[in-house]
Amino acid sequence: MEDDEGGGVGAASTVVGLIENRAKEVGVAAFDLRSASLHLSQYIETSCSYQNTKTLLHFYDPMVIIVPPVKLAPDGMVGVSELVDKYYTSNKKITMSRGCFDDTKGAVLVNNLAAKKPSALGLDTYYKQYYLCLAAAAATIKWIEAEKGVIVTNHSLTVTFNGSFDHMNIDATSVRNLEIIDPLHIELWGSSNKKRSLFHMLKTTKTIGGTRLLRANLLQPLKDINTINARLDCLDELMCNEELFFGLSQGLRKFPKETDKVLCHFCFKPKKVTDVVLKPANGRKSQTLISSIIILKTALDALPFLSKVLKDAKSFLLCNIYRSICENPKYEEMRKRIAGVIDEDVVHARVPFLAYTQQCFAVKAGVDGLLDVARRSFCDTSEAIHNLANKYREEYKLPNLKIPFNNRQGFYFSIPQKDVNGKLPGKFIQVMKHGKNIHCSTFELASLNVRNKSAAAECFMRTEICLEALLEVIREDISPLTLLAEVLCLLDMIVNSFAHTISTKPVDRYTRPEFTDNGPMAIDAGRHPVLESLHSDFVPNNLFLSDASNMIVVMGPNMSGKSTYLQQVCLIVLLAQTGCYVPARFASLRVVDRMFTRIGTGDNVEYNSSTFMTEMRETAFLMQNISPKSLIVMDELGRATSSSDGFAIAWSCCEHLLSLKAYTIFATHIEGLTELATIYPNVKMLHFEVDLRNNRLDFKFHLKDGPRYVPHYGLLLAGVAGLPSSVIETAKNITKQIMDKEEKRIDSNCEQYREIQMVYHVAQRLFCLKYSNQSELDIRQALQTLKDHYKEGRLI
Ligand SMILES: Nc1ncnc2c1ncn2[C@@H]1O[C@H](COP(=O)(O)OP(=O)(O)OP(=O)(O)O)[C@@H](O)[C@H]1O
Repeated sequence: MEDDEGGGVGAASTVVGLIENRAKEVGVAAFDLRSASLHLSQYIETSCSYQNTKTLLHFYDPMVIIVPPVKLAPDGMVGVSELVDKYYTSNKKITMSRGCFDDTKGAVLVNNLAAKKPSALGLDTYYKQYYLCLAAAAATIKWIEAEKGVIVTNHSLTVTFNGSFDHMNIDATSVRNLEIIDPLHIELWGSSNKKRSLFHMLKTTKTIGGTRLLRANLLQPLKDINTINARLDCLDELMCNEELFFGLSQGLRKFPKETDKVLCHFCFKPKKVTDVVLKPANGRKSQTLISSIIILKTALDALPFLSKVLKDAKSFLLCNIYRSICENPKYEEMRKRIAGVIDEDVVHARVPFLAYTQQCFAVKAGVDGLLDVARRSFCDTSEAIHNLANKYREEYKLPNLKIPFNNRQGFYFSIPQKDVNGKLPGKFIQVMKHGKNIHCSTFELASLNVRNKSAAAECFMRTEICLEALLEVIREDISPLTLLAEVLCLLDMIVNSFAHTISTKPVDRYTRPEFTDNGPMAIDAGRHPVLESLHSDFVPNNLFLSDASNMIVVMGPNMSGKSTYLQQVCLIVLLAQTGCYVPARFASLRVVDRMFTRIGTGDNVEYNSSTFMTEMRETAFLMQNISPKSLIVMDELGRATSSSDGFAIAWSCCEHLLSLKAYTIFATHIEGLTELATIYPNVKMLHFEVDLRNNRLDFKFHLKDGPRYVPHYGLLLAGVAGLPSSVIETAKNITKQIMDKEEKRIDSNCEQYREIQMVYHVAQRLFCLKYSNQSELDIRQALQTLKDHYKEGRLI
């Protein structure tokens, strides 16, 4: 397809559709007219300055950007549109109605127009996960067809899905299986089980923005080693400098909880307020604005303390924050400007009436005569209300009558039920029981409330007019505010979540992970971050994967700890790539760019598919999308069909995965798979140790080398279940005969593959030595030993 406006080579030829949801997840569809290709991305925007989106837009250099209208959207859904306004000329921005961003239509279009089914989207199983980029695709294609007067031919487009450029990709099923955000089976355990997700364990952040950033980081951990190490260096410093750690926690507490939201609020310019009498809705808006300014003032007031704490920080991240925030004169200028208008004593309050009063008295006295009059009237009515309460206390002998306030009702009376004895005087109206108290009002109070409210509304309106000039100046350059918001969220996550979590564990329980680009994945004494706090005697286990040994097959009977181990490895990798310490004695990891899990959770009712079909769909999805740096975790693949088919599928999947560079952990019951290790030297067999004691299985949860040997545990369980002993005896004889035959076959296989196994073992050791940080002398020594052992045939 030709771009008739585009001109020569190098001219922009991409049309980009952009949409976001309330959770700051962004969907991008970039349609390149010159190459007839559609590139889809969907990711969570982790920074309020929309850094990821900026990078993508910069990459695509679009000729047109299509966004939905912002008029009806809540604040959380207007960021991308504002971004486009800010960085692109208005003729590049096209606004299309929200109805055009139709994800169902997008899915159908992508399916029909794609030359090859875009496997990365897994449109059958994962369609809902990618609804935003599909919605953006629908709008983009619609615009191109209408504007260019063309129809995109069926099966002609190259469609790709890129996810986010800078983050690890985890699909929605894996997020659920790994219990990253919510634990599985909440409905069975009730809400008290909430603690069992990684997110809930780490959710000790103090601000809404910090919590959001934490969630986003767990859903899409980092991929860039330098950024990860910068966070880890910062954690190192916090862990060995208590003063800095406590200083920062204290400093962060001085910032109001909503700071990040409010700072970003200034990016959105509301319609100009005029002197005209404001409608109630506008009153609320000006109230929000005033409270935003108070929060901004409180945040700027808190900066000097933060500067004091950060002054001597050493790590790159903290030094950078100090330089860009604490040494930036713009914040002090803004603080002074605000101090010229806002009363020195005004602070951010959360209690409704206190907040209300603070907002009315925010502007200094004498700045605006009409405002001072409105305030007097507000004080008079507030005082009259309290006098009225006093009068009722005496008149009706209600000494415990209270006069609380909330934003919806204004003032109301609260009287303990025991004082009333069922006969509240007729004067009291709108009587409602509320726990042990009765809430009510009177006509006198209602009328005073109206006057009080209108005096307050007048105050808000006048205050907003007074603040207009100030707001204009603040809005001139909001970049320091977005930067401050980002920094506060990041500090909240690192200090209040990561450092806090690590410091609440015994010393050295969490350690700093090391990262390599292509090295092995080695975990020494790793533990499950969530389960270890529920089991006081949680058993740690190791992991070793490298180019020469890229698959582990884990065996063990039911309940021996296989699924826990798989989950634990994934969660450790995930934690490490968010820049946090990990629950292990030592961890050296290769950066993972995609994480896939296939952990059987039963039927997928939503898609009306059987356990087997769900299993196969998920497996197909991961097989089509594996990259050399993926981590694949499969639990009991092939158990949902006949044993021969199950075995065949599991075996062939393993063979396929073995030929790739990705790392795979495979948990299985299928005994036949042990032979994989005989044929393929890059497979390592491990098993969970289980003892047989008094005909009972005693689980040790220890991962040991080699295949599993729990003789006849199935028969044992059958016996416990009450099968007649004669039946069990016959079954034992049958298994013995089968096993004897198998053993002989496996032994002869072993002999046959012995030589190649030896060579692989040498390769494995060489890989480890390549990435080890030992001295040259030690490495020479190790190489010599390796050579000797190889010659003597002692390597296996
Ligand atoms: N390392 C460990 N230390 C202590 N307890 C553990 C450990 N691993 C697992 N457990 C406990 O054992 C229980 C069973 O573990 P898990 O579900 O991982 O076994 P499994 O082998 O996957 O079983 P199945 O094959 O039936 O799925 C877990 O609920 C956990 O309480």
